[in-house]
Formats: sequence, C-alpha cells, structure tokens
Amino acid sequence: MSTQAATEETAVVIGLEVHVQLETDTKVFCGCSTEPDDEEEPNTRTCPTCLGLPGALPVLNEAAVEAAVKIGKALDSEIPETTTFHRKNYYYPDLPKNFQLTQYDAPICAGGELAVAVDGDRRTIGITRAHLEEDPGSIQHAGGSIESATHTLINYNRAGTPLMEVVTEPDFRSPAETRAFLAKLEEVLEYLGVFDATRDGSLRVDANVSLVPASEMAEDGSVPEDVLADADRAEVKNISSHRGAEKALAYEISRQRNVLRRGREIEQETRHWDEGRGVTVSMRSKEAEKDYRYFREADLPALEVSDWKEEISIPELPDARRERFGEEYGLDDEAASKLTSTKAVADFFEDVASEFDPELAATWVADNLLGELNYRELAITDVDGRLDEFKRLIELVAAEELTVKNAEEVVLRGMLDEGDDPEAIIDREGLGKAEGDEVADAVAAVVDENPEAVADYRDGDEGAINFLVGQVMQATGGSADPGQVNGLLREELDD
Ligand SMILES: Nc1ncnc2c1ncn2[C@@H]1O[C@H](COP(=O)(O)OP(=O)(O)OP(=O)(O)O)[C@@H](O)[C@H]1O
Ligand SMILES: [Mg+2]
Ligand SMILES: [Mg+2]
Repeated sequence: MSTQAATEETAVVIGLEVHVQLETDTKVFCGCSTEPDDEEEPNTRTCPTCLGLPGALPVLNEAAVEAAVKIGKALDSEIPETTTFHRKNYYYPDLPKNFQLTQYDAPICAGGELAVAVDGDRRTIGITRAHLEEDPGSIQHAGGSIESATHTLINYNRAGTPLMEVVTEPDFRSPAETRAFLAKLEEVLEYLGVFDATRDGSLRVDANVSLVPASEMAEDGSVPEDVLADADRAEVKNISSHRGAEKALAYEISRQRNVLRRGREIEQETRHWDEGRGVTVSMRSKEAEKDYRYFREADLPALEVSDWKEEISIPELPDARRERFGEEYGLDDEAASKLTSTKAVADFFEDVASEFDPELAATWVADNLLGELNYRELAITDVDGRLDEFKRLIELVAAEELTVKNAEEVVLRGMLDEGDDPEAIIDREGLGKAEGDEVADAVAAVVDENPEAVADYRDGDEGAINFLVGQVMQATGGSADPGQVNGLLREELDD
C-alpha cells in the first residue's frame, strides 16, 4: 500500500468467508454420524474415509448437496449445470489426508446477494460464491492457548462434517454491517432448515480487512478492482459469533490505523482472533492460491445438478414473509419482525391467526408468549410439544372465558414454570368463568345498588347497561361472561 495512506483519510474494506456446518445426519463424503460431540468419545465417529486411510474412497452425500442448492436459491446464486470437487493441499494435523476436499473453479453456487438492514438503512451485500467442502477435525491446545500450549489433542469426529463456505464481495464498510449480515444469514439458514445455530462452532468466520485511501474509492462507494488487488489485507481467523466478528474487526481496524499512523506498512497476513484477550495476533503470512496446488479430485466425478436443482424448493424467506404479514394481517413492522424472527414462530403465529382474530393472535404470540419465553431464555422450539396447549389458552381468551390478566400472569406463567396444562391451572386457581348463583347474585346486587343507572336504562339510555355490566364484571373479579351478564341484566330490568 502506498505510504500516502498514513496521512490520508482511509476507507474500511471488509469481506467475509463464512463457514456454515450443514445439518445432515451423516458426513459429506462418508456415512459417519454428525451428531454433536457432547456424549461421544473423541475419534469414535470415524471411518477409513474421514481418517484418510489409503484406498478409502469418498461418496457424496445427497442431503448435503440438497442443502447447498437451497442456500444458493436463497442467496439468488447461479447454480451451474455441473459442479466439481478439488483437492486443496496443505499440511495441518486436523486434516488427515493432507488435503481438504473442496470446490474451486466450478462451485455449486456462483454469485448472489443478501440484503441487510443496518441502522434503518438497507444494504445489499454481494455474494461471490458458496461452495461445499469438508470440515477438518477439531484441535485442542492442551494446557493453554494456541501460543502457550505444551501439546495438542486432535479429534476427528468433526472431520468430514459438511460445510458450506459462503464468500462475500468486499462490500462491508463497517464492523456493524458484518454483524447484521451474519444475523441475517443465520436467519435465512434457519428458515431453510439446513443449519443448527445452537450447535457449538456451527458458524465460523474469516474476516478480511484492509484500509484503502478514500481518494481511491469509486464514486458509488465501491472499490475499483485494481485498488482491491493492491490493498494489503489481513485475514482474521477463529471468529465464531456475530458479536465476535464485530469486535475482532473493530480491533483490527484500529490496529491497522495505528500501523499506518506510524508510517509503517500493513502486512498481508493471517491473524488469529483471541476472544479472551480481545486482540488479533499475527499467525503467518497469508498463503497465496498457488501454494495450495489445487487439482481436480479424481475420485469424485463431476456432479450434474441441472435437472435436480429444479426439484429442490425453498420456503418463503424472512423478508418476504415479514412483508406479507404486514399486508395480510395488518401488523406493524415491529410485530411483523418479531413474528418472523424464526420459522417456528412464524408458523405458529399463522396457525393461531387462521383460527382466531389476527390481532389477538399477534398480541398473544409476539408479546405474551415470546415475552415470557425470552424471559426464561427459551425459544419456541423448546416448547414445540406444547403448542396445542398454548392454542387452547388463546382460545379461552378469545371466548372471554378467562380474563387477559389471569391468562397471562397466572396461566401462561404457570404453564412455563410448572409445566402444567392450562385447564389444570384454571381448575386449581379457580379462574374459570363464574357460573350460576355467583353471577345471578352479583346481577341482583348491582341492580339494587345502582337505582339511577337502572332508571336511566328504563328511560331508554342504552349506555347505562354497559355501566351495569361493568359493575357485575368487577363484582365477579372479571370471571363472568360479559355477554351472559348483559342478557341477565336485561331479563331482570325488562320485566
Ligand atoms: N482488499 C480487500 N480488503 C478486504 N477484503 C478483501 C479484499 N480483497 C478481497 N477481500 C475479501 O477476501 C475474501 C477472499 O476470500 P477467498 O476465499 O476468495 O480467498 P482466500 O481468503 O485467499 O482463500 P482461503 O479460502 O484460502 O482463505 C473475500 O471475502 C473478499 O471479499
Ligand atoms: Mg480466506
Ligand atoms: Mg476461502
């Protein structure tokens, strides 16, 4: 980079490589299970193929290809007629074959874009490509950090887990934008049902960042090709969360600014994000593409996806669904956003809205149910066996058999905290609609105590009846049915 940068205004240029573990039952090139590691002993979910033993051959997992095509469709990528696999050669102990099976010049998804909202502004981030590859094994640096460990443990249970690497154009201009992008990408992946965000390490990010003299940027805010190629970038690895990406990039930008301020040059290098210390540390100079000696994987024929891709469909995506919720159910932006935050929430809302008033459904799902779940750090998928119980509760509210206050504060909270069904709580707490004598007694008492309102009603003042209904409701603690009370009052007064 030119030394002028030291004194000039600089623009921030960021591009991401996002590695996403695909949620399949088995690995991408063998039949080993991809179950999370928790209960498994290290190195038990392995076979000659994922251990790279001589003579073992890869067989491509159909489910992984299907997931990759779904991602391509969601990102508006071009999915080519045929796609091929390559060997990316390098030595590292997590890679038993000494090469990673990945894709090179014919990835399964080419181009594309994803729109994100950042502080109310809509930004479209270009997708360069997305390709299918195998995850390496996992490495544990024993007795400390990557720098201070005395030895390293290797677990090949993860080796061969299907990964999709989504590479973006260098379109980000701030760390906050990358965070918004990652959140959006996760939302889309969750809708597609190809990704489990709760799994440790299921999303890993390499963040590339360089500072470019502001005067060399194009008028439309993009970076000219030659400027990009010229800029020395740092690639920050070991980022595993949205927040981590934002923090690592903020640190890295200040570090680069300081280097330039001192009149030095930025090195093209690979750096490691040390989450604990909140700093990036130099690892090695950045390898160039030629270092990897990419060549075609002869053990896997080219894959024809031309006809197959037409049969693979994707669900309505979050943005489209959000917009439709606004139009179809009259929801404001905030409610529509909440109700489309995950596919499970959106599906449940639509189920409820199809049976009850959409406004009631929105309040109950967005405010009451999600509010109480959030408070307990639960997601709707944690209670998916109980959705019918929640529906029965909403039905009781819709039929006015339960006051809104009791429904939320007593019944809903009891359901979540004690695990009981709504009917059991209503019985136990005596919250059911007051019936028979109790209501009749209250009607008689209210008529006795409010001679003026009674006279007004008899003089033809219809408004007076509402006042009397209100009095009876109050006397019964809100447990009477207002329609029924109205009928009883008229019967009593019309004589
Ligand atoms: N000058 C730059 N400043 C910041 N980011 C850049 C710049 N030039 C390219 N990038 C970004 O760097 C990333 C390059 O990723 P890609 O996978 O193509 O190559 P790589 O990082 O060299 O390869 P590898 O997969 O081995 O890490 C892209 O996200 C791209 O947008
Ligand atoms: Mg890279
Ligand atoms: Mg890459």
